[in-house]
Amino acid sequence: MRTQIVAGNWKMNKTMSETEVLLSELSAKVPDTHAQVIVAPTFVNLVSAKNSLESSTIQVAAQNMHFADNGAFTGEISADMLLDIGLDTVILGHSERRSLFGEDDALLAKKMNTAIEKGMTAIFCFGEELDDRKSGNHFSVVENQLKEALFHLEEKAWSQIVLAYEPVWAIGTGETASPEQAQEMHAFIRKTIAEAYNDGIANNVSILYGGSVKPGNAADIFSKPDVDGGLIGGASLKADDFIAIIKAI
Ligand SMILES: O=C(CO)COP(=O)(O)O
Repeated sequence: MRTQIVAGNWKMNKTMSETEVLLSELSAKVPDTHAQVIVAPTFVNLVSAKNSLESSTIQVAAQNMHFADNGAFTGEISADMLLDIGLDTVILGHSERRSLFGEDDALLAKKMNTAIEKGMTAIFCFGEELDDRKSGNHFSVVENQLKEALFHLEEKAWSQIVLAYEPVWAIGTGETASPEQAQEMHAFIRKTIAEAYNDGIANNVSILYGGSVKPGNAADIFSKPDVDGGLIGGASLKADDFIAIIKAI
């Protein structure tokens, strides 16, 4: 049985006091669930988030990190810095990092290497843009992203990888992939991994869907056999919505 995960990517939202409020609401209301619940506040709030969730089942992740151990990389954060504050999970390759900050799969391959070497869990995001889907290239785009960023990794690295398929056209747009579109792509992803590695790895990796997941559509999306949870943006910023999505898994 694969791990089911509901993760909230808070992006560049919430000050420290707003973070405290949301986290205390979430810890008070989080339901008993078989799923792993994760929140990813902004860097400056990771320590306080970690402290305030000490006795909660909710885990904390970072939204990004650099591949180098340390050095002259102004504005960046290293794996050791995250590990040192007790964080071992990081989101890598989010489409906003790719489109707004120029991250490509070659760079992400390096970040993945670091995450794996350091014993961290990486939530690796990828997905096609609207033009790719319109032109019918979405499967090959996704296959290339996986190949270039991940398929150099050893088999054993896959126990530290969570995949998050996030079609760019569905992120923050209110337009979500249909449950059928999500299932079709997740099954394709699993097949691609089985071909590159083996069935065991393909069947054990959790594949989350991200892109306009809301309380109203979460249950349908999560009901699909190859969808193991969600990476939630906007709807993770409101306690009631995020809780409703957790209950839908
Ligand atoms: O980018 C996302 C999660 O990483 C999805 O964002 P939305 O849920 O706001 O569409």
